[in-house]
Amino acid sequence: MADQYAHSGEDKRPTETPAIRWEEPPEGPVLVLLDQTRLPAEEVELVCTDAPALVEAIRSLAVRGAPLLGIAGAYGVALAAVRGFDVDEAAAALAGARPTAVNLAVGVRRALAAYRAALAEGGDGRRAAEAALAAARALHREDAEASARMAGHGLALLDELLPAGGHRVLTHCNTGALVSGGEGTAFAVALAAHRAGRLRRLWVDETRPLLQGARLTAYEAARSGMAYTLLTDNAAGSLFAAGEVDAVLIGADRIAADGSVANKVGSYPLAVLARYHHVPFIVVAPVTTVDPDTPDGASIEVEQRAGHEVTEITAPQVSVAGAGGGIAVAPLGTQAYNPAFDVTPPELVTAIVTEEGIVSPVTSEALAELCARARR
Ligand SMILES: CSC[C@@H](O)[C@@H](O)C(=O)COP(=O)(O)O
Repeated sequence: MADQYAHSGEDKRPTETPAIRWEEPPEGPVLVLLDQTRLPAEEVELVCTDAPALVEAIRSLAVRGAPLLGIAGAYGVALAAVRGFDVDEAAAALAGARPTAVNLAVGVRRALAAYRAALAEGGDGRRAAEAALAAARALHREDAEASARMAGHGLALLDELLPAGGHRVLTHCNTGALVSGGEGTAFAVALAAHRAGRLRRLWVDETRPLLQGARLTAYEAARSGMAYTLLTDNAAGSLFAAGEVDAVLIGADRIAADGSVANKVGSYPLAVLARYHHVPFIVVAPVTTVDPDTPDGASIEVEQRAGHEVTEITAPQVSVAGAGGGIAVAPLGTQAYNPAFDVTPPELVTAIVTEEGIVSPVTSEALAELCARARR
């Protein structure tokens, strides 16, 4: 297939502005986020001084992606604690801001547990706030480490499953440094392959309706200098049929105990296509995304989002007109079906790559074993 749509350039860091950082200016501690709703047009930072501002940033997808939501949730609890707000109330609001990515609740719980433990040990509010912040910082650091390990395991798996000569990988949504303390999940594997000279092309699904692929993954791919090509989600079938996809690499928002994978809507159809075309479908996620308390795919709550995300175009460069703030592309009053995620059953998943190792085939026993290993 012709390469005229490819972007290729020098090798740079995937993002120069970190997706999240804690700062302590004289006016008081703040959480600074790179506003992902404005990318790729402009790099604008959002400064959160309290939990409600962070909840809004989470709902609007200014901050998004499972691992980053966990880190943000933990910092949000710390922010409420250091600024003297009601920590339990902040934790409940943060954990409930979006339902599908389990990492959000996990991050919130971790900082809250540290806060409560410090109080239970007789510490004052300041000491407890420091404990919550230390927990958030530890999670942030651990996510960066997990990211590097997933990249290593994922690249080894690609090399094992695919013939030598350069991998052509299809990805969906955005899973790079914008969602992580490190270089991400699925995208980090593609980046490792690129750096090793073994990525022939990254196929980037645009990822309707909010275009995380077109706006964010293409932005990260361009910065890394890898060869990439953007396609509409519904072009994936013809790409498989043309024999142009060697593997699918995606992230996950929640992996149920039976190995069902919830990820950005459009992942499940890719898994079906991959199976039909005998292409490996690989999920890359940290162990914190595996939720032993959710037994199966049917038990995963899939976030339903506002219809105007489908009935209007809301890309940052587009000026406003419609009821949701975008330009209408459907008749006014059109109802929309807009689930943010779908669920892929374990039998369609070739492998789940985590920082603790690879699960393949995907069974509940193998996943439980992996989680137990991670706890030791
Ligand atoms: C490593 S990120 C994995 C998932 O969180 C990602 O693929 C995804 O679906 C993100 O959805 P989003 O709605 O943009 O938060």
